[in-house]
Amino acid sequence: MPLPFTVAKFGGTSVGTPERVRGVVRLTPEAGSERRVVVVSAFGGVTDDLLAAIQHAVDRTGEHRDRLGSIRKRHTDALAVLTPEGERGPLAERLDAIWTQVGELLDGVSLLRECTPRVRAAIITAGERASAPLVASAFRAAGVEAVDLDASGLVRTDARFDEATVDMEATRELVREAFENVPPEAVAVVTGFVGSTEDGVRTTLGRSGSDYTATILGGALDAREVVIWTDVSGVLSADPRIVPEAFTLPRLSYGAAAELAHFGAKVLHPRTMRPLANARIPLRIANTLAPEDAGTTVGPMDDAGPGRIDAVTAVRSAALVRVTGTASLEVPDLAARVFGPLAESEIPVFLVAQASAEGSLCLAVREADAARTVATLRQRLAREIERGDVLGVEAEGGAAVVAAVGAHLEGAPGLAGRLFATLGRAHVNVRAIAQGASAHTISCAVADADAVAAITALHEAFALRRIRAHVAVIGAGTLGRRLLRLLGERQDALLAGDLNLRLVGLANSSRLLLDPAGLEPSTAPDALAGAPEADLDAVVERLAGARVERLVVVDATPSGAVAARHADLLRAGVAVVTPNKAATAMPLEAWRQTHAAAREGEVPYLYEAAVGAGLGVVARLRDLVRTGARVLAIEGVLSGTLSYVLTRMRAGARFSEAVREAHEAGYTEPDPREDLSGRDVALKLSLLAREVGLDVNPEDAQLESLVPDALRGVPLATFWERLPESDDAWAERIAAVGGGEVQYVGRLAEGGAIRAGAEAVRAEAGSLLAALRPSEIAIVVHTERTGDHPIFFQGPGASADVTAAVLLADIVRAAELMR
Ligand SMILES: Nc1ncnc2c1ncn2[C@@H]1O[C@H](COP(=O)(O)OP(=O)(O)O)[C@@H](O)[C@H]1O
Ligand SMILES: N[C@@H](CC(=O)OP(=O)(O)O)C(=O)O
Repeated sequence: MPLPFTVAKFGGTSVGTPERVRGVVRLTPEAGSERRVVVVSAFGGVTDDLLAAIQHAVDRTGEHRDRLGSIRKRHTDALAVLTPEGERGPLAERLDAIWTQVGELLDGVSLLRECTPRVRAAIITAGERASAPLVASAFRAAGVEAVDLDASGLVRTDARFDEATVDMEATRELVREAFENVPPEAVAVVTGFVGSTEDGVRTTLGRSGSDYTATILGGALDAREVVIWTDVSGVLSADPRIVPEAFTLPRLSYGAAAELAHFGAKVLHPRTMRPLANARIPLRIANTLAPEDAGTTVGPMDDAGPGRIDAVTAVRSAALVRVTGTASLEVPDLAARVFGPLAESEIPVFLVAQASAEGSLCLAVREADAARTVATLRQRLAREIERGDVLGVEAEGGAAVVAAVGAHLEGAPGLAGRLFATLGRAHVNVRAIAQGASAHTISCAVADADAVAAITALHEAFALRRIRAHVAVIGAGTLGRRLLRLLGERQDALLAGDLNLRLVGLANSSRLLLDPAGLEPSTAPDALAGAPEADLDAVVERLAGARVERLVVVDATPSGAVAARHADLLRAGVAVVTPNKAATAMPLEAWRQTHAAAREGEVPYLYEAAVGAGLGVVARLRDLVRTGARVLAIEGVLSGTLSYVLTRMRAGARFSEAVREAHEAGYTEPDPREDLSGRDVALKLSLLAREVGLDVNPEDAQLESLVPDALRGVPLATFWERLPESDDAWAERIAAVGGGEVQYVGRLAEGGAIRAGAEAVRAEAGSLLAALRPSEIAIVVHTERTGDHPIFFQGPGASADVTAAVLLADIVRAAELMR
C-alpha cells in the first residue's frame, strides 16, 4: 500500500528567522510512516516588503532598489546559515536569478508608474519562490532528504492574479503527476500562495493564501491530515491581539471555521476549508512556538447540542453601501442586478440587509471596495435611477462587520436578543443586522470605532459565558478603601463564578482616576493622588458618559451633595450602590425622583448597606411588599453604636467611657453625636418605611437625643472633654430600671409615625430586642400575614468591613440585574 500523505504548512511567522526554519525541520516527522509535504510562506514580512517596494516604484521615490536590496540580503544571510556548504553556490545563483528578475520588473513599474495585477503577482510571489528552496536546503543540512517544488507548476488557476480561482480538477492531475517524481521518503517543500494560469503565468491565491495551497495539495493527494503551523495555539475564540483572554477552540466544523476566516480571523484563509470538506480530511492548527499544545482540529463535525456562540471576529475598515428607495416591486430582479456585478467585480459582500417597505438595500463591503461598489451599482442601475425607481446609491465608511460564530444559531431562541442586548449595554450602536443565512453566524455592522468594544463585550458574554461589570467608587476614605481591598481579594473568586468585576474609577472630592481598561484595586487609592482634578460635576459627567458595559457606581461617602447626584447617574444607565444615608434621607419628592431615574435608566439602585448591616432587611421588605404582605409595624435596635453604649453601661461602664470605646472600635460616625442624637436611627427607619410604601420624612421623627443638651453645639474636642459630666445621670438612669435592659429602640407605627428613644426591653415580656450583645442590632417586622410571629433579623452592627462586604454583595446583585 502506498504511504499516506500529510501536508504541513508553515506561515511567515514560522519561517521568520533561520532559527525558526530549523524549527520547521524539527517539527517535521521522520520518514517512514507517511509522505511529507511542507508548504511554506515567504519569510515573515517579505510579502509586505515586496508590496512596499512596488509602491516606491509606482511613486518613483527612488527607493525601490534599496528595498529590494534589503529583502535580498535577508535571504543571503539565511542562506549562509541554513544551506549546506556544498550547495550554497548553486542556490545563491538560483536566488540571484529571482531577485534580478524582480529588480527588472520593479524598474519597469517605476518607468510606467503603474503596476498591473499580473506584474504584481510576478513580484510578490518571489517571497515564496525564495523561501522554499532555502527551507529545503535546511532539511538537507539536517540530513533529511528534501526537494523544493514551485507550486506554479501544481496549482492551476484562472487569470485573476490578485486572488485567483483554482481549477481543482486540473490541479489534482498536476499535483499527482508531480508527486510521482518525488521520492517517497523525501520531504517536498512547496511554495505557498502561488499558482499559475494555463499559459504558465504566475498568479496568487490572495493574501495569506498559503493556507489554501496546503489544503489544495491535501485534497489533491487525499492526505491523511493537513496541519497549519502558525504562531498561536489554534483558532482562538477571538483575535488574541484584541482579546488577550481568548482561548483555543479545540474542535470546529468546516463551516464554522470558514465563517470565522471569512469574517476576518486572520489565522485561516477564508478558502482554506474548501478542498477538505468533501473528502472529510481533518485540518489541524498548531503552534510552532508551543508544539505540544493540542491546537484546533477542524473536521467533519456534527455540531450537535443547543445553539451556541463560540467565537467572535470582525472585518474592520468596512463601508455600508445603501441602495435606497428601490421600490423593490418595480425592480424584481434587484438581487441579481446588485449581486451579479459585485460578484463579477470580485467585491466580497459581508452583510446584506433589506428593508421591505421602501425596498432599500444595505450592503457591507471593505472600505477599499466602497467607491468601486458605488460606481458599479450606479452604472448597472442607471436606468432605474433615471426613472426614479432607485433613489440613490451611497457609501458610508468607518464601519466594521462583527460576526458571532457558533453552531445551530438558527434554532436558539433568545440568542440574537442576548447578543444585541450585550452590544446595547456596551453602548455599541448597531447599524445593520444579518442572521439566518448561515447556521453558524450572526453578523452586524457597527462603527469601526466601536468594533473593539463590541468584540470584547460579545466575547465575554458568549465565548467566556461571563457577566462583565465595571465598578467606580466615589469616596476614598476608610470605607472606600476597605471596599477596594475586598474587591481586589474577591476578584478572582468572582471570576471563577463567571462574573468579571473590573474597577474602572475612583474619585474623591477633588480628583477622578478613570480608566475603562481597568484599574488595580490595591494601588488605585495611591494613584488617585496623581489623577486629574475633578469636582463633583466633572465626576458625575465622566461616569455618566463612560460608555462602559454595566457600570456600577458606589457612593461610599456620607455626602448629601453626592447623594443628590444619584439620579443623574441612574438616568444615564449607571447603577448606584450606596450606604450613604444622606441619600435615603432625601425629601420624599427627591427620593421618588431618584427611583424614577433608576426606572428610566433601567438600572438598579441598591442601598442594603444603609440599614441593617447586611442582614438583608431592605431586600426582604421589598419581597414582602411584592408578595402582598401588609407591614404593620417595624421596631428595632438599629444603631450598632447605641447598642454598644447601652449594653456596656448595663455592664457597669461609665457613659463617656462607653461612647469612647464605641468610637475607638470604629462603630460611630466621626462625630458620635450623629449616632447619639438618634438621627441615624430615624434615617434608617424612614428608609424602611419608604420601602414598605409609607410616605415618611425623617425630619418628622420624634427622637430622644442622648447628646447632653449643653454639648449639642460645641466643638467636637469640647464634646469629648465634657462628656463625663453626664456620667452620673446615666448611672442613675440605668440603675433605676428595675429588670429588663435599656436599649435605644426605634419604632415605626402603621401610619408612618416614627419614634425612637432609650427604653427598657424585657425578654420575659416577649421582646425580641432584649439580650443583644454589645453592638448587636435587631429588627422586628410585624406583618398581617405573620401575625403573632414577627420576622426577626439580628446580627452584628455595621463596621467598615461589614459595610464593605454588603456593598460588594450589592455590586454583584446590580451586575446580575443588569443582564
Ligand atoms: N480567532 C483567531 N484565532 C487565532 N489567531 C487569530 C485569530 N484572529 C486573528 N488571529 C491572528 O492571526 C495570527 C496568525 O495568522 P498569520 O499572522 O497570518 O500567521 P502565519 O504567518 O502563520 O500565516 C495570530 O498571530 C493572531 O494574531
Ligand atoms: N506570503 C503571503 C502568503 C501567506 O500565506 O503568508 P502567511 O502564511 O504568512 O499569512 C502573504 O503574506 O500574504
